[in-house]
Amino acid sequence: MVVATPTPLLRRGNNKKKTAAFGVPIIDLSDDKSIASEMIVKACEDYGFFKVVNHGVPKKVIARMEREAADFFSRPVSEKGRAGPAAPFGYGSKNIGFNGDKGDLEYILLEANPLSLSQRAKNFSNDPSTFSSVTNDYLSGVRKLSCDILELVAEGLWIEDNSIFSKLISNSHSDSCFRVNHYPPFIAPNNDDEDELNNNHLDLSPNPSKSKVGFGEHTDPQILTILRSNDVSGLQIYTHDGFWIPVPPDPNEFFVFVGDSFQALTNGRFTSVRHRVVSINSWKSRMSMMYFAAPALDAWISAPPQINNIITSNVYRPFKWGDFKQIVYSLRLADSRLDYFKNHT
Ligand SMILES: C=C1C[C@]23C[C@@]1(O)CC[C@H]2[C@@]12CC[C@H](O)[C@@](C)(C(=O)O1)[C@H]2[C@@H]3C(=O)O
Ligand SMILES: O=C(O)CCC(=O)C(=O)O
Ligand SMILES: [Fe+2]
Repeated sequence: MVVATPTPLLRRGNNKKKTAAFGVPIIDLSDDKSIASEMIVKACEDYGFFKVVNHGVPKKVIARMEREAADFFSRPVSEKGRAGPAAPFGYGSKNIGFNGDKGDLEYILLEANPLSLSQRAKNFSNDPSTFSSVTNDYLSGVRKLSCDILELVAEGLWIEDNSIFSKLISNSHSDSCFRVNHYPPFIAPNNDDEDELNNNHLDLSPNPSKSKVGFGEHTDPQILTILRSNDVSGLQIYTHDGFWIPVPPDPNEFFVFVGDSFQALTNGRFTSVRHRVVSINSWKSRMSMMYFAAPALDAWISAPPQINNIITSNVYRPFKWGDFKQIVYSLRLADSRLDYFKNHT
């Protein structure tokens, strides 16, 4: 069954108004396949974002990964610094990418393949073999979850070969990566009386006196992102009708984001979801773990013919993931990179 959690809705540019109620679509993977596949397609079309329950990733695997990451972030700055700077992999703090983007966070960014993990593990733990095996177990779990979701999408789109998308990321040369973000606590200075009178607690605009931008707005370039966070809020998504909405955290479940490459693979039928992290009043730090499911560098991203009916033309020209990634890294976080691959009509 698909249910929805009510959340306040805030429109960009006029964040002070509480205007409607919104629910993040929730997909139950234990549901009948045909129901789940139809619901996932709808969620991808309407929001490019949803939550999955009964996802099949063991709680123990998630908890162990969280412990390894929390243990790393709790170390002295001088020690963590030895695992950085992130270029793009390694430990990073405040700087995101290479083009001047900044955020109030520290993070680990890793390639999601066992060989690269085993080479880097010594930078992240005094017990590198445990760090590698815990991370590999977590990544196997979320990779399998991503494949399950991509197969359901193919079924929901009535594509005969249901592995058409999943094989792109299960390929042994897949360029998927793994990121753990750690946002320090943020305590806003006392709200003034006027705010109290206006009942303005839901103002989510990144106002430096009330909130801090942890991770600026962007879309993820890959196919799918699988996010798990602790119970500290901060994630917001941007809806098609122009609202930034807060996503209530849920440490037991996963959130799924449609990335730019999935937008291209579906000829724009799905759109990648813009999102950001804004820290608002918490004594506790937020920790989030993201698996970015990507194809191999030399894989072609091109919508299969089954996506289009006869009269629909191709919105994007085919591109290799590696070429797209080069453009991604030459641009800023908030830029719309797919525009560079649009067909001109
Ligand atoms: C500013 C940047 C950081 C980023 C690469 C980029 O040039 C633009 C996209 C950014 C992003 C967002 C999603 C993921 O967190 C990420 C790893 C990715 O693939 O694209 C980051 C990149 C990064 O931090 O290296
Ligand atoms: O930390 C989060 O909750 C989201 C971070 C994010 O969007 C990213 O790392 O790409
Ligand atoms: Fe993201």
